Amino acid sequence: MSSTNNTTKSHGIMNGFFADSSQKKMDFSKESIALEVENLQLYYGKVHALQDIDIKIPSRRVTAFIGPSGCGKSTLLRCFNRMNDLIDICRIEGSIALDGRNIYDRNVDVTELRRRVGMVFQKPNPFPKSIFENVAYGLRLQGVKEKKKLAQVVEHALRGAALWDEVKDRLHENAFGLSGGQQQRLVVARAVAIEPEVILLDEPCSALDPISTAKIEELIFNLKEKYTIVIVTHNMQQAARVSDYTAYMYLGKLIEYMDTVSLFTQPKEKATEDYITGRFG
Ligand SMILES: Nc1ncnc2c1ncn2[C@@H]1O[C@H](COP(=O)(O)OP(=O)(O)OP(=O)(O)O)[C@@H](O)[C@H]1O
Repeated sequence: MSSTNNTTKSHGIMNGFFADSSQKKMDFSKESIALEVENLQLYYGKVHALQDIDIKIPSRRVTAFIGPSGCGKSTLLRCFNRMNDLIDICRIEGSIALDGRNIYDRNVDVTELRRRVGMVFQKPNPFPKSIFENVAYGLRLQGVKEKKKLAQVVEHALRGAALWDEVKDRLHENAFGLSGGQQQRLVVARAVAIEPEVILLDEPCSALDPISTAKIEELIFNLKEKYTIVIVTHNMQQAARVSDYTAYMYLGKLIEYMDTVSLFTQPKEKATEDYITGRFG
């Protein structure tokens, strides 16, 4: 995928997004919104790690979070499926609505939330099980026992993760025998198998070689037909290649958020421009 092609592609995807791109205002009238963050504040103890975050994440699009190390990208990503709940010193104020309902309401079932909002981490983390059982894992947890159904879902998920052809003859071998790039696609298949609405990707390619990275990027592009994708990446070229919208964060604040082409070609904020042109720091 060349960036030139992607520029064209992204303009097509965002048809109608900006009536006038010079306005650089977020007009979501043509998008449906999967996640809406309002006045989010996050504290790790006394450290105010996310400040005044307001952001809408459109459905079935790829949204990238970029920014220097420690700016809060992963922290914000982890808010979307309440992974930060696992950190004792973490405190959150504000709201995040998934399909209009605040995921931080007291009576929200966090297990169900994490089924709807899946997550893939930096390092591939398959379970010490067969390829088949890795993908079937979530379904078995849901009580699905029927062999035919499991086999169907596993095949469908592996196809969806662009891995089926490479593993169809070794489904019962241990997943640790796969390459790093294959393991990462397996983890995506595991996430996809339980039919989430949103998939969070936290630097999914940082441990991969360029060929595996290209495969994951192609996969991300295809996944957005069905899923809302939010990706944290250190790699600006990757954000430019795969995402429809990009948010630039700095020191816990959302500095700028717009369609990816505009952010990389006509940033409004000097801080964004300095970062994307490599003048940061
Ligand atoms: N579990 C934690 N406990 C305390 N502070 C934390 C914790 N996790 C992150 N932080 C702090 O919150 C801030 C944001 O961290 P975060 O990991 O979200 O940034 P990031 O932009 O994803 O960084 P990187 O690109 O290096 O992964 C940092 O100052 C970090 O030290």
